[in-house]
Amino acid sequence: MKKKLILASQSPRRRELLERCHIPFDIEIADIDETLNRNLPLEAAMEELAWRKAQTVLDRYPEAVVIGADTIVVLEQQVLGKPGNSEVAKTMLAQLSGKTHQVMTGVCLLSSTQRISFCDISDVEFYSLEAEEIEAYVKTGEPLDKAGAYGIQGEGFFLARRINGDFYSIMGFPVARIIRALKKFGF
Ligand SMILES: Cc1cn([C@H]2C[C@H](O)[C@@H](COP(=O)(O)OP(=O)(O)OP(=O)(O)O)O2)c(=O)[nH]c1=O
Repeated sequence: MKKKLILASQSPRRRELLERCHIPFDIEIADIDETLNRNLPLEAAMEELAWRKAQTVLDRYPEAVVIGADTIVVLEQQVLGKPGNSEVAKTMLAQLSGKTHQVMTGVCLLSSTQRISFCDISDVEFYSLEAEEIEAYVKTGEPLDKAGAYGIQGEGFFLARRINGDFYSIMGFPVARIIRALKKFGF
């Protein structure tokens, strides 16, 4: 019998992208401390955080296959998470202006017998941004709950000059890679 699939995420973007895959799934939120393990290299720390999200939910549903994920923006070694308020959002966008940063999405697919983890990385180059542009964009409210203070899939589309990587990974869910990994769990 096929196992039940659970997405361990409260992110509406992740839910929408997984919904496109025609595989039934449930959502269970892993309410954990999202601090990165600084003793690990960043990519490994992203995998470890995704694993902690997945493991928290697997503990509750040991028969399931659980997907955990986490996304950060990295600018010149500095990790930018969710800004949380408008002032921090403006500062982050000013930092990203005119530069290339990385978007890292850690993913973990986990069952009681199997684990597949990876960290998917994209490069995103931003146009130089005027203070007024930043101000207007932050006013939309979109940056607040997004790593690096922007959503490439939303009103933030005008910020990026070039991307090198998986667009959906920048949105927080490298869906094609995840589908391929899910096949190894029998989906
Ligand atoms: C860079 C970027 C990030 N994001 C989002 C993806 C993630 O939802 C969010 C980073 O926060 P995360 O902590 O990865 O995820 P989350 O808190 O939304 O959900 P959960 O932890 O329950 O899985 O930033 C975009 O939507 N678009 C973008 O272009």
